[in-house]
Amino acid sequence: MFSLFYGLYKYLFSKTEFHVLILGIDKAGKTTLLEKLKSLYSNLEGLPPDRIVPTVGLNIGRIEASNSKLVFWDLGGQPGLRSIWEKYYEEAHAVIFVIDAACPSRFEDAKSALEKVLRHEDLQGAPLLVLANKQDLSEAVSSEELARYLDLKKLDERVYMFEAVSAFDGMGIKEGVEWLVEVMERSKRTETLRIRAGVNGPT
Ligand SMILES: Nc1nc2c(ncn2[C@@H]2O[C@H](COP(=O)(O)OP(=O)(O)OP(=O)(O)O)[C@@H](O)[C@H]2O)c(=O)[nH]1
Ligand SMILES: [Mg+2]
Repeated sequence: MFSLFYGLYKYLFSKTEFHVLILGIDKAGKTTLLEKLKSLYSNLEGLPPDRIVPTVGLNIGRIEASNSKLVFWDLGGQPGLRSIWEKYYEEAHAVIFVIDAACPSRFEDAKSALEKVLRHEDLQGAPLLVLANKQDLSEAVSSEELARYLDLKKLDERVYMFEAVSAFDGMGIKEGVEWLVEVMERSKRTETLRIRAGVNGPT
C-alpha cells in the first residue's frame, strides 16, 4: 500500500530525472563532451581533455538544466564495447549520438553504428540529438553536411536534430541540451517511462 501511494506521490510531484545516453564510435569526443557539460552546468571543473582516456566502463554525469535534472550515461565506443550499449536502452529517455565531424574516413562506421541504434526496439520513440563535434577544427563539416552524408532512412517518426558543437570550447552544447530537455518533456516515451517507474515503486 505504501508503495502504491509513494508511486503516486512520485508520479505527481517529483521533478523528472531524464536519463540521456551518450553514444558514438570511439574517439568521437563523448567523454570530452560529458566533462564539458559538467563544467558548463555546475561549479565543478570537468576533467581537462588531456586527462581523458578511452572509456571502457561507464561514466556518469549529473546536471540541472532548464529546471530539469539530467543524468548522462557515457559509454565506450570501441567496436568490442558497442554490444554493451543496448543494456542501457530501456531506461533512456533520449540519445545523444556524437560524431567526429573532422574525420570523414570514419563517417561510414558512425553511420552504421547509428543505424543499428535506431533499429533497436528498446529505443522506440527516444528523441535523438546528433552532434557534429570538433567544430574548432577547420576541416570539420557542418551539421547540414553531416546530415546529408548520413542520409538516415530510419528517422521517419523520430524527433531529432543535428547540431554543430565543439566539446573543446563548448560551442553549440547549451543549444543542444535546451532542445533535448524541451522534447523530452513532451515526449510520449517520457510518459511511458514515468508510468513504469510509478507502477514499480521506489527502487
Ligand atoms: N579538436 C577537438 N578534439 C576533441 C574534441 N572532443 C574530443 N576531442 C579529442 O578527441 C579524442 C577522443 O576524445 P574522447 O572524449 O576520449 O572520445 P570518446 O568518444 O569518449 O572515445 P571512447 O571513450 O573511446 O569511445 C581526444 O583526443 C580528445 O581530446 C573537440 O571538440 N575538438
Ligand atoms: Mg569516452
